Amino acid sequence: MIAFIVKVSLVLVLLSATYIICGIIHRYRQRSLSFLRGPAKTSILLGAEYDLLHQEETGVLEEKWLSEYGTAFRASTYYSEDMLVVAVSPSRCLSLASIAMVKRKVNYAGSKGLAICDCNFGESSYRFPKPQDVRQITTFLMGRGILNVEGAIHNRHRKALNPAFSAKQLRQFLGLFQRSTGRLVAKWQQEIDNPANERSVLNVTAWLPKITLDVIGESAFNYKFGSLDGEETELGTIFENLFVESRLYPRKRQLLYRALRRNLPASVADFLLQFPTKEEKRFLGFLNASKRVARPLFERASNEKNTENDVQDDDHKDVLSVLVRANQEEDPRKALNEDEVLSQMATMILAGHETTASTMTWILYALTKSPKDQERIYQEIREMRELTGNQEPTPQDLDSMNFFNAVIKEGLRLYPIVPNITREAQSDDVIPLEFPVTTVSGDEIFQIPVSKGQRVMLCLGMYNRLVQVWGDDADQWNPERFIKPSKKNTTLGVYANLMTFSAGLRACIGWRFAVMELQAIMFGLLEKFEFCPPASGELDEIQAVPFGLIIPMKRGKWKEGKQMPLHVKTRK
Ligand code: HEM
Repeated sequence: MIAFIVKVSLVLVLLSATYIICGIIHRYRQRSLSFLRGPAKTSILLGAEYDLLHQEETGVLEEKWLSEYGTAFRASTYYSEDMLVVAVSPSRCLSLASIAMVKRKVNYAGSKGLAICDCNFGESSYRFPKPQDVRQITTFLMGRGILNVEGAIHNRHRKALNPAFSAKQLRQFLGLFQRSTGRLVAKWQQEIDNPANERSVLNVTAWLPKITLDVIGESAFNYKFGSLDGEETELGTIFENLFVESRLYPRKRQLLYRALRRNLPASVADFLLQFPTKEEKRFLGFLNASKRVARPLFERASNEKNTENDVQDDDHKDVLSVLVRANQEEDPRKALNEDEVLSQMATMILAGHETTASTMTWILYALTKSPKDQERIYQEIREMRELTGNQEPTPQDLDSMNFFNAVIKEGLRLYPIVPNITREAQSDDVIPLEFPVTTVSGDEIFQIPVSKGQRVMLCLGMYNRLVQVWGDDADQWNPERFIKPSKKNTTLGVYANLMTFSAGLRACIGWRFAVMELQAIMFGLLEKFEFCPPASGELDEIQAVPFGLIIPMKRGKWKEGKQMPLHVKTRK
């Protein structure tokens, strides 16, 4: 027993010493950000990153800091380190992506001298990868799939998967989206007609992930979750509340342990993965279950492919088919190994289901609060129905509905489900800013030099609400802004000048899928139902809770889980 205690103590002392030495080296190498303004440290151990996770409502602190310090500022992270927070607004940087490596000398008070500049932050190269601790936690959850790999490996994954997300391929899924919406409409009608539900109030945020889970399972992997029909699958069960239980207001010691792994050499940090947190164990459980489900699907599809020589590759470009093809590829620059293939299933389920469902929840919330806009969409839907008769609308029909699409864009703008993403500089670099910020000494600067390893938080949500880009009513719901042409100062992202799907090489691969899914499901729901606030006033209690994703919950009642109670009436 004594020997064991001695061994454990020795390991702890060694780890602490390694951490302190690595921390000192890391900080010595870091260019100071002290020339930037930013919120004062609230704690030596926790800092602003912890405050962001523990604020009552997502975005409140970010907006406060944005108004005080501008579009880029310094904020503390765990163990008193500094991170750079940027509202991603460098359209100059993105449009200059082709002029890579603009070298310039930049000197700021407090900085350590020479800065090598490049203007392609996240756009045309892998210069700002995900930090070690971020990759570690998401690897527990999704394995070695596209979300967790960097550089050439990411490029290989992205090339293999791209064909499954082309506009042409996605058009083939519209029928599935519409059929699934029909089933959801029937379920909601049953709920409304149920005498036990006198108030006809539905918690729509509990329902919408069911349809998006069914849709991603069937369209990507030909797998039926049966979630709308209440079927219980191992994966569906593990997934339920996977995040609410483990990610909401995480404990200090868990965050500190995770942050400890940030600056350690990869080998030591990897060794510590043998001691996962409770949350990480739960994530691993999900990953293993998803691989168990994916393996037979993948094996069956591989066998079918081997016996189906006469079918053109063009006919099969859903996710499963492109993965099978990549696995059978002989060129190592294109091939995906079995573990990489199986990891994509967990990745697609996680990245492609709750995101769209939550976005839809918030759009329905906004429309409930804005009955005039809901009525205008309904009129647009009726006009479309007059044209299509009994036929379901085509992708072109859906795209042609001006106000309907403006509402979807406005929903994506105000409710960016992934509000922040974190990166670190791979080498000394300079981040250009679209809008200048004022330094501590009162100078106006257009770019920020960072040194290798600098942690940077990109606030996608903050960009979506910049007054400089969206006008004085940037924080208000106003779909009209997407109809009246106005001169924007930036051209960013993959859709509607929004950062909601991020930008560049690592932008959301599923954005077209998400937009078409939103169009199809919202069309079906808004045609059949009218959404009103429940008489009890419950809607006023709803908050966007910080959670990695933006999740609706009732103020002070987080134990009740996700909540979006809407009074749903059948349209006559
Ligand atoms: C409204 C819905 C969605 C939103 C707001 C959204 C947002 C995002 C964002 C912000 C990223 C970048 C994350 C980062 O770099 O850390 C991302 C990446 C990704 N998304 Fe989405 N997403 C949505 C729907 C989907 C769907 C439907 C799918 C799949 C069918 C999907 C698959 C992915 C994948 C695989 C990545 C990783 C891409 C890469 O690293 O190359 N997403 N998404």
